[in-house]
Amino acid sequence: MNGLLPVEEALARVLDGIAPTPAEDVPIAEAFRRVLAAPLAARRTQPPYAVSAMDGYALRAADAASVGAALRPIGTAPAGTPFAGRVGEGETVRIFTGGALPEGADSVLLQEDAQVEDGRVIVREAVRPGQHVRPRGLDFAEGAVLLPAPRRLGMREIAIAAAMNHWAVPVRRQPTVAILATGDELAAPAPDVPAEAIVASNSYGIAALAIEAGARPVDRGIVRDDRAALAAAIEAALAEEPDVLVTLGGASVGEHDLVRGVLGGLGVDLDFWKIAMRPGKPLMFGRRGGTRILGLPGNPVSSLVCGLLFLRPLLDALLGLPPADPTEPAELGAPMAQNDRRRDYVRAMLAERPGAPPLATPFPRQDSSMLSTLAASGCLIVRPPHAPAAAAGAPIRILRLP
Ligand SMILES: Nc1nc2c(c(=O)[nH]1)N[C@H]1C(S)=C(S)[C@@H](COP(=O)(O)OP(=O)(O)OC[C@H]3O[C@@H](n4cnc5c(N)ncnc54)[C@H](O)[C@@H]3O)O[C@H]1N2
Ligand code: MOO
Repeated sequence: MNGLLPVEEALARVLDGIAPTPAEDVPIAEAFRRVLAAPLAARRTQPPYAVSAMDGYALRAADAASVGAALRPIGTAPAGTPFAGRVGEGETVRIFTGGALPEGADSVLLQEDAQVEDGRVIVREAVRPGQHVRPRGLDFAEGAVLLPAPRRLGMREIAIAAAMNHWAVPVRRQPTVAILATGDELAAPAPDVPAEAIVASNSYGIAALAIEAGARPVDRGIVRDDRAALAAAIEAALAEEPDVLVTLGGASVGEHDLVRGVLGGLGVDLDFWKIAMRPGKPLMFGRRGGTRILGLPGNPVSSLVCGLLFLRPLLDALLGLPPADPTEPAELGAPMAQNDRRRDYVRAMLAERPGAPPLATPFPRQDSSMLSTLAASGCLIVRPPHAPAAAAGAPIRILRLP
C-alpha cells in the first residue's frame, strides 16, 4: 500500500467495537434530529371515527342519487362536536371538514353541489355512496408499527409520532463531540480579530456536521502550539469523557505539529495514519476509556472532508444507525487526468438533469485550503486510486454534500 492506508480500512478501525449510546426518553417537541431507539406503534386509530373530507351535507347516498332531490336539514356536525341524532331517510346534517359522520349517513354532498331553497337542501350533483367520507382508521390502526428503529427523526417522523399520540419518544443519547482547534495563528471570528490571524473556521464546520448528525458539539476553543498548553487542553477535554474528541490541525509532520506526541503522553492508545485520500492524508485515531479521538488535519477542506468520511459514520454508529454508502452515480462534466495512489474527493459543481444522471463538473483548483470552492460545490467526485484519465461523459460516483 506504499504506506498509505485505504479509506475503508481506516474507517473500519474507527468503527471497530462501537456500541450505540443508551436510550432515553425525550419530549416529542425536543426529538428533532434524534435517533429513535425502539420502534413506535400507533397508540390510537386515526381517524378514530368516520369523518367528512369536505364541507357539505352528510346524507344517505340513496337519497341523493339524482339531481333535484330535496333533503330536510336536521342539525350540524362541525369538527369536534358530533351530531347527537341519526340521519334518516330524506334527511341531512350540515357537516364540516373533519366533522364526525353522523349515524345513518354514509356520504357527503359537497357544499358547492348543493343549493338551499326554502329550508331544503337541493342536490345539484348526484352523490356516490361513500363520497367524501374518510372511514375510521383510513390513516392507521392502533398497534400498527409505523416508525421502525433506528431512524433519524425529521419533520415527517416527528409529525407521525405525535399523530400516534407519543408525547415522549425513546431515542439514543446524543453523542458528545468535544472540538479542540490547535494553532498559534488561529483566532475565533470576531470584530477585533487580529489582521495577521487566520480565522478558525474548522470548529464551526465540524460542530455543524455534529449537529446535523444528531450529536452535541462542545467547543473546547483554540489552543496554542505549546506542548504543555495542548496537554492541559486535551486532558481537560478528555476529563469530561465525551464520546468523541476531535482535534483540528497539528496532525502533520512539522515541528509545530504536536498533537500526536501529546496524545501519546496522555495515555491515549493512538494510531497515526497516512490515508490514501486527497484531501485529508494525515489522520490520527485513538481511544482513551470510552472516548474515541479523531485528529483531523488543519487544512479547512481536509478537515471537513475527513469529518464527512470518518466523523459522520462514527456518529451514525454511536446512534445505532447502520452504515450506508454515501455515494451515487453521476456523469463527468469535464475531462480528468489519470489519478495517483490516493483516492480523490474532488470538489465539483452539480447539475440535475431530468431523465439522466446528474452532471458533476470539477473545479480546476483543488487546493485543500480553499473553502470557497467547497461552498460552491454540490458534490465531491470520488476518484479511485490509479483511476485512468476520464473523458467528459464518463460514468463516475459522487458524494453529495450536505
Ligand atoms: N512535509 C509535509 N508537510 C505536510 C504534509 C506532509 O505529508 N509532509 N501533509 C500536508 C497535508 S496533506 C496536510 S492536510 C496538512 C495537515 O497539516 P496539519 O494537520 O498539521 O495542520 P496545520 O499545519 O495545523 O494547518 C494547516 C493549515 O490549515 C490551517 N488551519 C489549521 N487549523 C485551522 C482551523 N481550525 N480553521 C481554519 N484553518 C485552520 C492552518 O492555518 C494552515 O494553513 O499538512 C501538509 N503539510
Ligand atoms: O491531505 Mo492534505 O488534506 O492534501 O491538504
